[in-house]
Amino acid sequence: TIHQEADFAGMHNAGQITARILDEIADHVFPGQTTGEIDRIIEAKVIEYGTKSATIGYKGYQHASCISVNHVVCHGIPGDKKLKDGDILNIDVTVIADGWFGDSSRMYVAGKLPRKAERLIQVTHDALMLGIEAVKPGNTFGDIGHAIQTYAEAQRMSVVRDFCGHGLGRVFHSPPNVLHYGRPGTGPRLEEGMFFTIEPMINLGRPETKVLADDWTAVTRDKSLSAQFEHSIGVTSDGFEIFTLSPAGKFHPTYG
Ligand SMILES: CCc1ccsc1-c1ccc(O)c(O)c1
Ligand SMILES: [Mn+2]
Ligand SMILES: [Mn+2]
Ligand SMILES: [Mn+2]
Repeated sequence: TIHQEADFAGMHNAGQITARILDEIADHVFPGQTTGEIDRIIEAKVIEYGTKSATIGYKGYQHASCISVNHVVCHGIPGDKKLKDGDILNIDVTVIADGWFGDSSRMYVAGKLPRKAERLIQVTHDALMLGIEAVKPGNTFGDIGHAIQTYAEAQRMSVVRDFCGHGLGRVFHSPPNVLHYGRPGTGPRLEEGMFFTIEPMINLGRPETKVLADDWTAVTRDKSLSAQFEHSIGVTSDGFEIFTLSPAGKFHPTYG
């Protein structure tokens, strides 16, 4: 879908509510806290801010967030699992505001951030931002994937291939699939008015994942740590707009 100028305001509003929830949840991440309690707080905020959860009821999923801890790559189900000191976790939230979807995720740490995890989180964040910097009309989706893949692999980390970003707007998921690897100049061309997410998952070890018996939780096959960041983006006449940027600049754990 190619959106119009006025649609950017709708996406910005939805994205900023998601960003605010992700800013505010940081204070609720600590050793001994359960992921189910974090999700309950998120769900209350989604309602408090006059929005709807995109994930509750989506394909049978029943939570307002996905919370993916350590070697969980994505789609971690909130539950009674207590966080322990040094756990890293991705919290992924999508709200619907006036029909527009704001989809974003960030990394958080319970207690003290282990050094190995600090590098993984920094590289994953920077890989997302490099992918975003490739967004402008005339570039292709392969340019986005190539920027992410070359940087992450230069840092001797790996890019998960089994999950990708997606078009969004007044729907949660639409074409194209936004791959986090690729060759420059290949894939569909970027056009002004396109809205999509970029949500790279980067592993300290091998790229391969598998889904657990709960049919949701994706983990690294080699049990290595995995991190992810996600933004919802719009293609503008000369570049991009990030709809889900934190107004407080609190996008990853070292910002406290
Ligand atoms: C829990 C929502 C869900 C269910 C099947 S895929 C999925 C999901 C989770 C996070 C996302 O960023 C996304 O685009 C989709
Ligand atoms: Mn998401
Ligand atoms: Mn997404
Ligand atoms: Mn993880």
